[in-house]
Amino acid sequence: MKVGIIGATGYGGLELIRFLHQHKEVESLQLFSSSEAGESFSAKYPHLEGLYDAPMEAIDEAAITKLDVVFASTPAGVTSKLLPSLVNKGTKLIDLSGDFRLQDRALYEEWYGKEAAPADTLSQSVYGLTEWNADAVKDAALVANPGCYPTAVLLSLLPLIKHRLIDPSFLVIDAKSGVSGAGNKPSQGTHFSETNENFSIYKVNKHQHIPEIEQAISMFAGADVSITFNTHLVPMTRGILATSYAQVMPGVTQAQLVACLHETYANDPFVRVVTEAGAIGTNRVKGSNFCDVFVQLDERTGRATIVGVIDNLVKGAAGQAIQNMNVQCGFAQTTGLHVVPLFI
Ligand SMILES: NC(=O)C1=CN([C@@H]2O[C@H](COP(=O)(O)OP(=O)(O)OC[C@H]3O[C@@H](n4cnc5c(N)ncnc54)[C@H](OP(=O)(O)O)[C@@H]3O)[C@@H](O)[C@H]2O)C=CC1
Ligand SMILES: CC(=O)N[C@@H](CCC(=O)OP(=O)(O)O)C(=O)O
Repeated sequence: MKVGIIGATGYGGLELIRFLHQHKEVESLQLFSSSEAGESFSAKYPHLEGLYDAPMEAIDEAAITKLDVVFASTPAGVTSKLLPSLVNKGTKLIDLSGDFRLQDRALYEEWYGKEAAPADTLSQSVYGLTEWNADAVKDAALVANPGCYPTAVLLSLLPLIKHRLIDPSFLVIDAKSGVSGAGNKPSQGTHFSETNENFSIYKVNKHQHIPEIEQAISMFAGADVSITFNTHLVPMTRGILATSYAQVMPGVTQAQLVACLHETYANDPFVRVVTEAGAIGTNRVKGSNFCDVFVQLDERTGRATIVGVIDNLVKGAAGQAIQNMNVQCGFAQTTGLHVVPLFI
């Protein structure tokens, strides 16, 4: 299979290369760049010397449509312009940005502050939360890969909302991310001297993933919700830990909550239900496509603490994108994604 990556020089692109390099169905990998076409990829990233020395190519419609699968890992606002003319030309497209996730164009424009993708292309995009939407992903010409935070939040919350074990009307979600979530472009907010030994909240009540999480809860669990969702930057490179708080429905027990998670994900290779609080943390999923989920009922308050943990660059981006490619192409979901977490 011939595969291409647009935005290969970014963090998402680098992670796509790491996994696709050892994917047994991928025979070639073409790397496209908007700013460094003609430059050797390994000249930019010397750790890939001897592996990806060829020059990067300019983003070109004719070259892209010769490929079987193309991943776009570019900032918001790029693929809404780039991909519409490429859809349904025979190349399977997987977009890692937020441009095709929100079906409501007005919501995208409000939360991203950019012009939304054309409605006819948007309506063809399939939201690629693989564990919840594999049937639709299988036939998709364009997959909108979920945001990193929504992946951790939704995989942990959706089963409990869908099975009416928690009250969705008052969801409070507190999420933390490593700095690689902000991509490889340096900025004041990600400067070493300002992130090291610092722990900060950002985009308070204004994060662009709020409407994405609300849309998915409505789509997969049938509940219309208004969530409180906040994000924090942690001085580490990889990982997201999202903690949600919700009132359980009357009479619901800890055993029922845990059983619901186990039953939902019994056949999903990448979601692991953790039952010990001490066993949940970002280093247990680092570098891997796992999402660990955990729930603990506080009998005193009747509220549950629900946790989802991922590596933002893998299950939150490149790994889930490849999982979606595997579904689109009819391969086992785990193909090319069998890696052991780094842990230390
Ligand atoms: N980092 C993360 O944890 C996650 C990121 N995402 C999303 O995935 C996408 C990629 O993220 P990430 O890799 O971190 O971002 P980076 O900033 O690291 O990389 C983005 C790449 O996009 C390319 N690019 C920039 N501007 C343009 C343009 N105008 N036209 C075409 N290409 C452009 C650049 O490559 P070049 O100059 O070579 O073209 C750049 O290297 C983003 O939309 C992000 O929000 C989603 C989930 C998690
Ligand atoms: C730490 C950090 O800055 N993380 C980014 C996550 C980016 C992302 O996944 O955003 P998209 O929806 O545009 O794909 C953020 O909070 O905006």
